[in-house]
Amino acid sequence: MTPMRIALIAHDKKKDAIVALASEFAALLREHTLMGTGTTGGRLQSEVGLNVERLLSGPLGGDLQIGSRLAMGEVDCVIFLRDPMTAQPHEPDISALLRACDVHNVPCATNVATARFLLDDLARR
Ligand SMILES: O=C(CO)COP(=O)(O)O
Repeated sequence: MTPMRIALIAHDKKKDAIVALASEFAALLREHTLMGTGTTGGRLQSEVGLNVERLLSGPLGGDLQIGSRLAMGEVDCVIFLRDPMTAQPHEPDISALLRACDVHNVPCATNVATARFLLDDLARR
């Protein structure tokens, strides 16, 4: 199977959830090319042992970097565990990334339930 380029992102209150999810699917994720926003990527590296290319932290432009790559056809799938209960200073960047996913028809899971569907599907390929 050709490795997929997967972006992994989580807001602060969802970071434990993305670490737990990535731990559960670690064997699968290791077969793919991973990138993430700064803090999320750091936790996935240190706590799950995944090889993740770390971009800037979200509030400093990390979402935009991923959106830019995605627009260039360099991202195949996004797992972005958003915190719907906390206002984010970089909300426009978040909206831009989600819009880019829709513009380019790239699968984007914004909660754990959808992420599981996506990763389960990937595991069957
Ligand atoms: O803010 C984020 C996504 O909008 C995530 O950024 P960090 O992974 O650097 O916390």
